[in-house]
Amino acid sequence: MSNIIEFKNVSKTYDDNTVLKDFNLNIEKGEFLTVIGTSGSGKTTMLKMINSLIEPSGGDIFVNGINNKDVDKIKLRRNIGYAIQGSVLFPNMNVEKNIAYVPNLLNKKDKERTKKAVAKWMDIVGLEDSFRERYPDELSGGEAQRVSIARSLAASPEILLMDEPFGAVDEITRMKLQDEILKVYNKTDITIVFITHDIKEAFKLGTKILIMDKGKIEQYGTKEEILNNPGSEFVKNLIKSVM
Ligand SMILES: Nc1ncnc2c1ncn2[C@@H]1O[C@H](COP(=O)(O)OP(=O)(O)OP(=O)(O)O)[C@@H](O)[C@H]1O
Repeated sequence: MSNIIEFKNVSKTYDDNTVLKDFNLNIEKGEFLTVIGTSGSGKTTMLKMINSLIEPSGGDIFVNGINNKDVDKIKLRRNIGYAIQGSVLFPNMNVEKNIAYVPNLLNKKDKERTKKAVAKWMDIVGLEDSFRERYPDELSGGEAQRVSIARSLAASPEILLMDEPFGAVDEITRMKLQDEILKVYNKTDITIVFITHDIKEAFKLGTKILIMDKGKIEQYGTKEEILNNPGSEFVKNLIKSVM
C-alpha cells in the first residue's frame, strides 16, 4: 500500500515551547489510524498540519506525495474532511441544507444528485429521513454529531480527520457512533485519522494505533502488535484497561 500522508522530520514550536520534535510518520492509504496520548502531547497539532491549519516550524508534510508547502490550501482541504468535538453546524440551515452544503457547491446544477447524496449519508450515520427539516437547535448532541459527520462525509473526502468527535456524547450514543463510523469506513476506501482520549475506542476503531507522549511517538502499530509487545512502561500503563 502507498502512503497517503507522510510527516518527515516535522517539528513545531510555539514561542519556546517545543510540542513536536523530529516527528516522522507514514500513514498508508485506507488505514483507520487512531491517535491517543497524554493531554498536550501534540495530537491536535499533528492533525491540523495534515490540512495545513497549522504550519510546521520545521520539516515537511506530504499528502498524496505532494508537499503541503507546494499546494493551495483550499484545494488541499477540499479533499480532506474535518470533524471535531461538538462540530458547529450552520444554525440557520436545516439538516438537509447542512449536509448538502459542499455537494451543492460541487454539483451546482444537479439538485437530484445532491438530494440522493444527502439521503445516502443520513442513512449511513443512522438519521431518519424525518430529520431533514429540523434545525440544529432542535437536535440532541448525538444527533447533531451525526449530522456533522454526514456533512463531512458528503463531500466525499479521501481523508477524514476527526478530533475527539464523540467526546461530548453519552456512552450509548458514543458506541452507536463508533459502529456507524466503522460502517462508513468499511463501505468506502477512505483514510481516517481519529484522535481520542478513550483507549477502548482507540483499540475498537483503529487498524493502526499511534500512541503519543510529550510530542513523541511512544508506539505505532496494530492492536495485536501493541498488546503483544508494548514498547515502553508508558504504553504498558496505558493499555492496562484493555488487557
Ligand atoms: N496556538 C498555540 N499557541 C501556543 N501554544 C499552543 C498552541 N496550540 C497548542 N499549544 C500547546 O501545544 C501543546 C500541544 O497541544 P495539542 O493541542 O497539540 O495537544 P493535544 O495532544 O491535542 O492535547 P489534548 O489531548 O489536551 O487536546 C500544548 O502544550 C498546548 O498548550
